[in-house]
Amino acid sequence: MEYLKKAPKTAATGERDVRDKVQSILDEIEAGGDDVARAYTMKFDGYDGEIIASAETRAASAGKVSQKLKDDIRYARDNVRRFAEAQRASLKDTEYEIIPGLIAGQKQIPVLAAGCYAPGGRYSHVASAIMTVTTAKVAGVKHVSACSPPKPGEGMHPAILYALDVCGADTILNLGGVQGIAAMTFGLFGTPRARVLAGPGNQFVAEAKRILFGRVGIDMFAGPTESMVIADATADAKIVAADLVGQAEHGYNSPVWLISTDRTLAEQVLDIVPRMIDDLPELNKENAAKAWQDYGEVMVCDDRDEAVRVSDEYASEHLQVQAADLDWWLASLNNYGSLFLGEETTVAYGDKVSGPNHVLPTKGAAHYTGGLSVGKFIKTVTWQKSTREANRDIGQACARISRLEGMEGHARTADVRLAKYFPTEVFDLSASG
Ligand SMILES: NC(=O)c1ccc[n+]([C@@H]2O[C@H](COP(=O)([O-])OP(=O)(O)OC[C@H]3O[C@@H](n4cnc5c(N)ncnc54)[C@H](O)[C@@H]3O)[C@@H](O)[C@H]2O)c1
Ligand SMILES: [Zn+2]
Repeated sequence: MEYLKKAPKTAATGERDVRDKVQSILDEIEAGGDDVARAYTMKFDGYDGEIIASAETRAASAGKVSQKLKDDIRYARDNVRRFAEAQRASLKDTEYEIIPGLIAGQKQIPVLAAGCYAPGGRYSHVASAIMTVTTAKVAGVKHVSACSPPKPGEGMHPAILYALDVCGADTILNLGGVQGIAAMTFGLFGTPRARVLAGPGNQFVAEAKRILFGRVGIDMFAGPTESMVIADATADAKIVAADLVGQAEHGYNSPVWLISTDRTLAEQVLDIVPRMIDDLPELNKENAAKAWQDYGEVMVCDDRDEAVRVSDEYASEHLQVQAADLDWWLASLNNYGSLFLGEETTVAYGDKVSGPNHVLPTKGAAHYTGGLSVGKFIKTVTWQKSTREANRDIGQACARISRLEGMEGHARTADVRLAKYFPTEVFDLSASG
């Protein structure tokens, strides 16, 4: 593999500073509660209005969004809901007789409360509001809290508020960043404590979730967006370039990577990308130019097997394949958050409307997890029960293993049962028996 362009920075750049800062904000909010969260909202977002959106504020959001956009939001919600329902249906309760009389099962139980984060700093991530809340509701979460950063004097973007509302959020908080995550986790402003946090966000949001993980479940580590395109000689350089530029606009620290098995195509893309970036509106241009300069990479691989190895090592959040033989790629690729096969689909479709969730693992987390799905809001728990007769074998084995481990109390829980159920029988329950 050869780099035609290599990034001077990696996704881990600057992590330590963020961690210290976020930890101290979390500590302060935990100690000081609502007032400190409010103060941070003023400090970071210049907002001092209502934190929990009232019923009137929620209803009023509909009047501030065009009919066409409201239709689009419901269209996206319905697609996300359909796919989430299919996921829910694939999670089955099971019951199995392990040995005669010993029956065990597996059961899916949704968490009682969840917290969803819809980013809103640089862009107004309406789609994140849809992805998180809809999925939590399909999973069966009773209380879904959701938050998004407010704008000075206004509260959160009306389209985000409208989306959170029509997707079924139970509590909506005008809070962003660490203070939003803290409020949902610590149960501030009267909202129930979230047991799972979901949703993407900037490095402060992602770090807050990581620090709190353990006390609360998290969907995954979803930080600054990453995108990779794998392209062969059949790909259209202009479309490949558009897809890279499209995702680089997320932020100055959003990596976009191209792996090509064709040098000519790679060179064409390398040539087109800067021009396409130049042509974007000002804010988008600034983000994309910085992302491309600092994090963009173009790699040429000898063949598609090498492309798979390199791609699997990066484990990109989004992975597009614009190459022949899509079935081969689907069968061969292992590490990605979400895969987009063929030129006819693209990351932006998945980001906004198509259905599979856009909250996805970044920074290599795709090595061990997929993206947000109903399963992230559901605990797969087990249960078991037994007949008295089955105690004969289980009880003896349990007593002996427990004694071998030195756990006499455990052993005696078996002893008392064996004595009760089989009063006339004699068992050798010593570890050496
Ligand atoms: N992985 C995914 O699935 C996915 C999807 C969509 C968006 N994203 C990512 O979400 C992120 C959105 O970021 P954003 O910043 O626009 O919005 P955001 O809502 O994540 O963050 C805004 C908040 O950041 C906090 N903040 C800003 N500066 C701060 C500072 N110096 N110290 C402490 N806190 C500070 C503020 O409280 C503010 O409310 C992007 O990185 C984007 O790539 C990821
Ligand atoms: Zn995107």
